[in-house]
Amino acid sequence: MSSERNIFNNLSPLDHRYSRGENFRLLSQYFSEEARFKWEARVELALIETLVDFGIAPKKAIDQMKKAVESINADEVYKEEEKTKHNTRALVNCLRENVDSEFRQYIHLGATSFDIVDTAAILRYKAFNDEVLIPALKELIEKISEVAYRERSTVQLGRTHGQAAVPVTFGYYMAGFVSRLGNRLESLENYSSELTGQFSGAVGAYNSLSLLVDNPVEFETVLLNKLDLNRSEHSTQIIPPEKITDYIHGIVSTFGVIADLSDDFRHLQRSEISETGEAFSEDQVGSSTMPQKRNPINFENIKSSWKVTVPKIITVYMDQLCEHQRDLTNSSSARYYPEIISHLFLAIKRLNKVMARLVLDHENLKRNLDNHKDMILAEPLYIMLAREGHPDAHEAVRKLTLKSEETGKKVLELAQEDEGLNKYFDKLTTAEKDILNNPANYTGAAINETVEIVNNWSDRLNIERTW
Ligand SMILES: O=C(O)C[C@H](Nc1ncnc2c1ncn2[C@@H]1O[C@H](COP(=O)(O)O)[C@@H](O)[C@H]1O)C(=O)O
Repeated sequence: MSSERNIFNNLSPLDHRYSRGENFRLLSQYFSEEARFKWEARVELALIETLVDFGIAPKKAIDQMKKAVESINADEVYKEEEKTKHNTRALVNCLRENVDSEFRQYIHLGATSFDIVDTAAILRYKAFNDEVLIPALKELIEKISEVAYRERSTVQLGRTHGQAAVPVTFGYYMAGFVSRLGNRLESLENYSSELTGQFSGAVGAYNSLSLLVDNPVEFETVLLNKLDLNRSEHSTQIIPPEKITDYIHGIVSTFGVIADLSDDFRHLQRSEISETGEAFSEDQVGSSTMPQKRNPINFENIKSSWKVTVPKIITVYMDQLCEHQRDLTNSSSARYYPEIISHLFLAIKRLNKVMARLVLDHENLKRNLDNHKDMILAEPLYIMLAREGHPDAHEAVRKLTLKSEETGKKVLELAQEDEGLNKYFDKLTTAEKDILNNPANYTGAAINETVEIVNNWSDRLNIERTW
């Protein structure tokens, strides 16, 4: 992403449309070209510090290098790359320019470009994950948990195959997303904690370091410790790509849950269903031609950006192939990984806002359930009859539903008139009769399980309960 100065000249909508203001500022700290060089320079600094630890460089080199790292800027590195045609060497040359001549020899000593580039990329992904993405996801889980708890007893028509099924509660429905996102959040934490760095030279066999120190693996360990990273058990010129592939899978599968929720809410905002909706502001316009329209624009945007993001994981899988000890065909493609992460982050932030102002239409929820009330008692009726000994209750009730469709009489009325069923009816409890008279009572364990699930995840994720 480029700087905010000429934002409307940028080519990607990620810059000029979707990550304005605070979000742009946050993403830029980790994923702008300027940030990329800063993080790479930070790894170069860790190298100098380690060379000092091992008695190779003088201590003064550290302060010199710190100043050089501070002064790095992308323009300068790009200008230098015009000469070198090699971006890491361009960065090294810029750092060298900014230290006194007697310290220049230590910069990048023993390193290959991707000891710096790959390790810095892992650092950025981990830092963004821990400092920005996980807190935003936690906030979303908190917001959905609030809705789940508040609406734990709000009965909603459950739908399978787009058809009326049996009731659920809106809270329990939401608790499903709490559980799925909680699970993804823990996976992202795990995948991120598994990411490793490297400092092992041009073919990964520590050839260059072995000319500088007795134990190159110890050197690598000390260097990476300074960056809070573990070493990779084996590397070529690049870090083995599987762990970043797992992490990006974590990103894309988290996005899948968010897209699934958004798509469902888009349907729930359909004119015919109209059970939930995005809050509409006073001056907001739904359609440029139909003044009455209230469109689910945020849910649609999230689904759309999910569609842009999912195919990008194919590139990540393709980057697993790297010829012998390395080729450069993963270099350009890996520059797009931050877009995958950024899209998820922006979708989470957008959904956070929508969830905080989600509108539920309780009347429509009831109306939609009532419209199907008569037929949805078929399942509880057949199970009660079978439990009490009816030999073929499913078929008996199926026939009643057909008769109901033909005659317009209610299924329950037909069942009560059926002499063959009387003896089973007598055995039902009051609560069961209540279910047959009003299937809104047929919500199983939904209410208790909603509370269990939201409490479980607020404990597990250390979310302060506001409900
Ligand atoms: O430590 C080394 O550099 C070892 C060297 N391999 C390289 N490792 C890392 N970067 C290299 C390498 N080769 C080129 N370049 C430079 O990478 C830049 C690629 O630009 P882009 O395709 O836009 O991602 C672009 O600036 C390229 O010049 C080797 O020969 O094995």
